[in-house]
Amino acid sequence: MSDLDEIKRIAGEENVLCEEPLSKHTTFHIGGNAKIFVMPQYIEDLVALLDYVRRQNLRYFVMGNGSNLLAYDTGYDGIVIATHMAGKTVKEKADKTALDTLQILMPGDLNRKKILAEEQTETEGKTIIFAGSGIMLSNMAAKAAKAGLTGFEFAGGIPGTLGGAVVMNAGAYGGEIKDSILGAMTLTKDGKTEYLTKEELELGYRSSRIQKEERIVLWALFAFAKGDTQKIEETMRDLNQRRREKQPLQYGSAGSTFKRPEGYFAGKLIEDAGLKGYRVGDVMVSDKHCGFVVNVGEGTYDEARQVIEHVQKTVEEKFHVSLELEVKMIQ
Ligand SMILES: NC(=O)C1=CN([C@@H]2O[C@H](COP(=O)(O)OP(=O)(O)OC[C@H]3O[C@@H](n4cnc5c(N)ncnc54)[C@H](OP(=O)(O)O)[C@@H]3O)[C@@H](O)[C@H]2O)C=CC1
Ligand SMILES: C=C(O[C@H]1[C@H](O)[C@@H](CO)O[C@H](OP(=O)(O)OP(=O)(O)OC[C@H]2O[C@@H](n3ccc(=O)[nH]c3=O)[C@H](O)[C@@H]2O)[C@@H]1NC(C)=O)C(=O)O
Repeated sequence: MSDLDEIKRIAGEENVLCEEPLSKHTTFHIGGNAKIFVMPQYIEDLVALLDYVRRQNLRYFVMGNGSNLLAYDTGYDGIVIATHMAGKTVKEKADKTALDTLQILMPGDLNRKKILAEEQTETEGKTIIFAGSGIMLSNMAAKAAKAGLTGFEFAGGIPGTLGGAVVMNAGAYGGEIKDSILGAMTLTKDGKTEYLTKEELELGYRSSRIQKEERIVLWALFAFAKGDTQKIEETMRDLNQRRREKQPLQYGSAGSTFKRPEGYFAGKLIEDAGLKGYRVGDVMVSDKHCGFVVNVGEGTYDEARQVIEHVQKTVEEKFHVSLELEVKMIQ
């Protein structure tokens, strides 16, 4: 049996695409074809796929919704495994858990005891959410709001998956994953599943132990306090409005291109360096928010790289501050 056949057997033939353009799966809308592009629907299938590609020594890359990624124009000569569900509705199966699963476990819920070994001060009286790594943050935030749970409002407008968000401790508008996560089930590089508590995850500004140890997030647990659905939804609407006003959401991008350098804001430094609107081909520094490098048409990896390098060099020369990339490369 060929690798492709085996991958189809594990993930389901309908979830495997060949020569799939990565520009269709990244919010930057840049990137050539992935030789094989797989969208597993269940946590168990993701684990089985990773086990197979690792045992066979195949080149692979795991991604979420592609909201923080820049792919080469030449694409990816290997297997891209995407945990986002691309709007598909996953059939319930008795022996499998959908990658976009979400369970709300109120205090007193019998299923809660199966998941939490014991209540801790941070869980007592709170509602627990069990969520698969493939769920979109917007979906999880909407469900938490509907259940009257507060603490996830900040994530409603972030276009990523939960897995991607845990890996980089996603944050916006004063909130971050670290505030409400209890822990995450991870798959280690040698294929073992291991639950890491919040402390063990070592969540920092846009960083975690997951990245350093190249683990994969399978699911995560969160604890939220009760709030008022109306107020929560109002806060989410307000944050989305602020996002629309300040960020260039009409164009393809990977969100903030650079991390916040200590003591500075990347967008302000770039603007002060006179780089607002700096353009190579169809890629430019947004004139709405200079922290975003945007694709205004048929932008390419090469153009994006030239813009990024020019920005880094100019800001370094003018202000002696080095801008570290927040965006990751598919490589
Ligand atoms: N605050 C904001 O407004 C915005 C924030 N973002 C951030 O970017 C994040 C990107 O999420 P998403 O689009 O889903 O991710 P991406 O598809 O962009 O993947 C980014 C990287 O995350 C890692 N990753 C993704 N899923 C998993 C997983 N289940 N387990 C382990 N590693 C994983 C991979 O890193 P590796 O190469 O190490 O395997 C991958 O290269 C968002 O959640 C958010 O944090 C993005 C846009 C706006
Ligand atoms: C978009 C992302 O996250 C965003 C998140 O949405 C927003 C909102 O909370 O705060 C961060 O942006 P940011 O650091 O650019 O924050 P902003 O509040 O937009 O701007 C900071 C400051 O810079 C100034 N600013 C911004 C852009 C610009 O062109 N010029 C300028 O002077 C703003 O006026 C503000 O005083 C996150 N980025 C990082 C790298 O921390 C992402 O991670 O991809």
